[in-house]
Formats: sequence, structure tokens, C-alpha cells
Amino acid sequence: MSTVGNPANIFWHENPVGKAEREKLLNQQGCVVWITGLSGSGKSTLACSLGRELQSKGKLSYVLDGDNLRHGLNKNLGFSPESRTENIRRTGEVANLFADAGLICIASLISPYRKDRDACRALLPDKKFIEVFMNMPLQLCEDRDPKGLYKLAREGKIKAPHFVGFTGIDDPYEPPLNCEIEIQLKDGVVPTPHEMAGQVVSYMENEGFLEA
Ligand SMILES: Nc1ncnc2c1ncn2[C@@H]1O[C@H](COP(=O)(O)OS(=O)(=O)O)[C@@H](OP(=O)(O)O)[C@H]1O
Ligand SMILES: Nc1ncnc2c1ncn2[C@@H]1O[C@H](COP(=O)(O)OP(=O)(O)O)[C@@H](O)[C@H]1O
Repeated sequence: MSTVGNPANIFWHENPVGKAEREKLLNQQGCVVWITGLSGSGKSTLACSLGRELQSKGKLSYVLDGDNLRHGLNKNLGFSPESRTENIRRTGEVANLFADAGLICIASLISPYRKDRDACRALLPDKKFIEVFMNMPLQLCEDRDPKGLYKLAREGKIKAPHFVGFTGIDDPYEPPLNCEIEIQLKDGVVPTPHEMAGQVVSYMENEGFLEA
């Protein structure tokens, strides 16, 4: 036990196994793959497909999906700008812990505000935060409308009684300026989940994340 770095006079327990040792035990490097985009853009689909693809390469990942987290860790949060910011902050902190533990953490959240995503990026060392932008047209997402929420938003039924906006309709989505990966239509066609995951895996391979 050490008290180094602890400003308060309380006990401070250091992690018994260092980061380098954890990564060696797991035979992989921890990082965060942050998937951002509109509701219905395919974030969860990519997260799932990527997790499977990594598993087939013997790499361990864990998915933090916005929808799921809102049933537990973030169940007290709504969709006001402040709540979304807190939702992203908490998820970023947890993702950072997973990465520190040596896992590939795949976070899939709308995360509509650039400053919130940038704050998550700033938690990790350079290159360990891989931002993936699901650059899908709003019309496509709205046509998919898997939960019927776009329809409700167009009818003005999302606002009441909480006065929140729906992302892409009456709440902004701020696209990344410098993301590592952009998933988009090819000749007007949606890439398959396997192709989307392949694009991320190729990037990770080129950057040496899947070598260890
Ligand atoms: N007002 C409003 N705006 C946007 N999205 C809404 C809203 N209300 C509910 N939902 C549903 O919640 C899912 C998004 O949760 P997130 O945690 O990813 O959102 S955020 O990052 O905090 O903006 C999102 O799920 P996904 O479709 O998986 O993205 C929506 O179905
Ligand atoms: N690459 C894809 N090809 C075909 N259908 C897709 C693809 N990506 C997503 N979908 C479909 O679109 C809908 C929304 O995808 P989802 O992953 O739930 O989006 P999000 O998590 O961004 O809300 C789902 O019905 C899903 O099956």
C-alpha cells in the first residue's frame, strides 16, 4: 500500500498488477473504439459485428451500448443536453477503465456533442481512442426507425413532458472534424455489418493494435 499521489490523508490502494503486465497476460493492447452517429445509423450493429470479428482473431472486447447503459449505470439520465453530456462523461470514464484493464472497449452511443466526445478522447493516451463516425443520411436512419422514435419526434411527441429534442430532428448532431474512421454508403449502398467491421479491423491492424 502506498500513499503516493494521494493528496488526502487516506489509504490509497494501487492496482496490484500494472498495465503492461495486464496487457501481456491478455496478449493485447487496450483501447477504446468509440462509435458515434444518429439513432438508427447502425452503431449497435457495427459494435456487435466488430466484437465478433475481434473474437475470431483472439482479441477480447466489451461493448458499452448507450441503450443498455441507460437501463443501469445511466438509468437516472434523460436526454437534455446536460444529461447527454453526463451520459457520455460516465461512459468515457468506464471505457477508459476497460482500456486500462487491457480490453478493447467498443462504446456505441449517439454522443451528439463534439466537446463531449473530445473530452472522452482526452482521457486516453494518444491513438488509443479510435472514433468511428457512422456517416449515414438522416433519411436512411429515419426510414429504418427501428423503435418508431423518429415518427414520434416528427409528430412532436418526444418533447412532452420533458421538453427534450430528438437528435437529428430538433436536437443537434455535431459530426466529428477529425475522426479516425468514417463509415459511409458506397455507391449509394449500405456496407454490410461484416464490411463495416472489416474497415475498423483494418485500421486497428495498420495501427498495430492487433499485433501483441
Ligand atoms: N430524445 C432522444 N434523442 C435521441 N435518442 C433518443 C431520445 N429519446 C430516446 N432515444 C433513444 O435512446 C438511444 C440513445 O441513447 P444514447 O445514450 O446513445 O444517447 S446520447 O448519446 O446520450 O445522446 C437511441 O437509441 P439508438 O437508436 O440505439 O441510438 C434512441 O432510440
Ligand atoms: N450495415 C447494415 N446493413 C443492413 N441493415 C443494417 C445495417 N446496420 C444497421 N442495420 C439495421 O438498421 C437498424 C438500426 O441499426 P442499429 O444498429 O440498431 O442502429 P443504432 O444503434 O445506431 O440505433 C437495425 O434494424 C439494423 O438491423
